[in-house]
Amino acid sequence: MSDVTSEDTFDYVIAGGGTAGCALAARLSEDPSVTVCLIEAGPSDVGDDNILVLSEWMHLLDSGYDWDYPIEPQEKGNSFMRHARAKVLGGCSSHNSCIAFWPPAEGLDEWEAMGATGWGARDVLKYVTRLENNDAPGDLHGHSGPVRLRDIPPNDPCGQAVIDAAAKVGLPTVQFNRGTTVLNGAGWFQINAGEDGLRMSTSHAYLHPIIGQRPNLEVRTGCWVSEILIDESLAATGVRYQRPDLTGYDTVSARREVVVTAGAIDTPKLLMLSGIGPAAHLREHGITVRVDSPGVGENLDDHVEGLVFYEASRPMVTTSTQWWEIGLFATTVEGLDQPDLMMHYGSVPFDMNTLRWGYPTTDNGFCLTPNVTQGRSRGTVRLRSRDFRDRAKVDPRYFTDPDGHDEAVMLAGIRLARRIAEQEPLRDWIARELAPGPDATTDEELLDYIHKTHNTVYHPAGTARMGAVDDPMAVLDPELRVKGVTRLRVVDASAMPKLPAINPNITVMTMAEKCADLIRGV
Ligand SMILES: Cc1cc2nc3c(=O)[nH]c(=O)nc-3n(C[C@H](O)[C@H](O)[C@H](O)COP(=O)(O)OP(=O)(O)OC[C@H]3O[C@@H](n4cnc5c(N)ncnc54)[C@H](O)[C@@H]3O)c2cc1C
Repeated sequence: MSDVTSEDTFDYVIAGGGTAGCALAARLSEDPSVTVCLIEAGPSDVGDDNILVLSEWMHLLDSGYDWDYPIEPQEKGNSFMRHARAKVLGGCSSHNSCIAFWPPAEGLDEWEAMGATGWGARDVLKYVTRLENNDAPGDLHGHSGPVRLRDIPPNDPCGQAVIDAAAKVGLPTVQFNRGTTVLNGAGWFQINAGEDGLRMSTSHAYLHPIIGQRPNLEVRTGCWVSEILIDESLAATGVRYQRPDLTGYDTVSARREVVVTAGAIDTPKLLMLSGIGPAAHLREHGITVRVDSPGVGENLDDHVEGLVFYEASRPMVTTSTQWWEIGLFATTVEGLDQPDLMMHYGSVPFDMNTLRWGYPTTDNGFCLTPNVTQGRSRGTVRLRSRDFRDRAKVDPRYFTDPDGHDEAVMLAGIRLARRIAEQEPLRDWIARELAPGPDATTDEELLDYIHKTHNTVYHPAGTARMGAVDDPMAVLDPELRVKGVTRLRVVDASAMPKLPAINPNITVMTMAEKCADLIRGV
């Protein structure tokens, strides 16, 4: 059975029906003369309220919709931590919390300075207005794109107390996505979700309106891509995938291009399985080297996240848009043009990483979760074996940057959270600090706590980064083409040169929008 194959051909084959993949498939298939096949390993989300109802998103962690990647043992980090990655049409935009940020202009200009020509703010921000239908008024925003963005209504009194307390320690109240990067400030997020509470994933926003309507677009779900097919002239010709019923493999051919959109962990894995990656590592697994590309699987960038967890003295809210409605940004040193510290406020108990160490918990609590927005530690994604079914080895190497920058920012974050908690009106909401707990005060005690219990904001990126053509560690050129192979591109979080200092989902959508124009040559 396993050798039975069928063959079919499209102009474009897109491997990975996630955040970038769905947006790209929708844009490319706008031209009725072009055929597109989008291939996703997970199921469809059409009509599935488990996925679409945003307030339920936390149920999706560690569920059947989650690839749920373990990480390698960490020298200075939490080895129990797991990387949630959605396995469903829409990818992580189908199971994330839909916090919606414009990419900071300064971060895009930094990408350009790192060699990603054409990716500066001047060239990229127009794509955000193209994709959004923002309820914030004015010309700055798009109002007719597929993705609804709106301000979260301020309905959580404890959340309001967080914002008011933050203002007392130098974080003024702000609205996000209003044209300037917030360096120091706190406010209610914008979310990409409709007023009906349904998420505006790229599947829901871009694909649902056209699925079954465009004869030139085929969406295949339940199809796990095992390899990119590359011919002897080093041109990508299609992909091979495992059939949904596991009876064998099919191939699908691309007349024009294959675009890999499998995300920051699976894109480098798929490139390496297809012979594109660090030569010695590929040989170690018996894979024929097609392109020795040392940057594949390097440069793993993430937002590492700590926790200050409180038992509330009053009843917390029982309904919410998505339970993580407020953000706080700060600079911990002078002279930055982007914040180096962010915190989320969660109106829920969050004991996922503390319970195993004996920290107390509650069913009526809230938390402030500082994260390092411009971390300097970098990790790797490597193959466990040549079998596509084996999970990649994900080694984020948290807190290993040589100058201790990431630890310093995290310590500043824990201390800033505590200062905010001491201010009225938030102080009145607190019965006690559950974690790290009042006894942990010195750098040493707090670092020990952080190393054991940190989480991630789930933003891995940079593992097949774009950069200058002559940069040997850049896997992609600035047009997202895989160097050393023709007719092959990547667009997803792996292509980022560096993770922006905000939640990056809208940035990934923006990249897909620009990729569509690069492919169409407009
Ligand atoms: C729990 C969680 C919460 C988050 N919250 C937010 C938030 O509130 N705001 C925000 O801005 N960002 C958030 N993020 C981050 C953001 O969602 C991601 O950065 C972004 O969605 C990544 O998009 P992508 O296209 O790179 O990958 P993905 O969206 O992960 O897409 C990859 C797709 O490829 C598929 N795939 C993988 N391998 C294969 C294969 N071999 N064959 C076929 N298909 C394959 C996957 O199943 C998936 O559908 C969150 C992420 C997570 C996990």
